[in-house]
Amino acid sequence: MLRTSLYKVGRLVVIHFHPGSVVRSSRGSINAATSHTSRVVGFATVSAPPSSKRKMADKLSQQERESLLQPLLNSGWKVQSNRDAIEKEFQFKNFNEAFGFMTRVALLAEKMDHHPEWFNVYNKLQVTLSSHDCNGLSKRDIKMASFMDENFK
Ligand SMILES: C[C@H](O)[C@H](O)[C@H]1CNC2=NC(N)=NC(=O)C2=N1
Repeated sequence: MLRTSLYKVGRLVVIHFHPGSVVRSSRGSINAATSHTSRVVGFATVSAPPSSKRKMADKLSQQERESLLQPLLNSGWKVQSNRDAIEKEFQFKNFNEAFGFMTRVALLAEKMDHHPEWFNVYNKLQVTLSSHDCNGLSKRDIKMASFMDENFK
């Protein structure tokens, strides 16, 4: 007998086993749940708002460059010489740490419908941020760069 229910808690997808449920694991073993148990089995997809609702990004003004961009330049981001874009290289302990970081950034990128240009080899990640919409830096790049800095450890 299999009595399970699937529900969401925020973005977590949870499977709930009712007592007596027969659970077959990926390794082939079979267990009967003796009490109500729950397991997180996945994450709900984060999707971007419909593109019809998307506003064009505005290029940062001179004043915004001084107040919003300068702190990022002080923390290792560099403006590219040939393009209104910023870049930074992150180094991690190993590939797993790098890819975990990229996964967290990817979830934000999908939510914002704003995607980094990046290149990863093993534990190194080179990131370039710019807004294609306005062909330059916008507040979206500031938000993404700040998120990356806050999540980098
Ligand atoms: C159609 C879609 O909304 C656009 O192409 C989005 C996707 N991701 C994006 N990412 C970046 N960095 N800039 C954009 O202008 C952009 N636009």
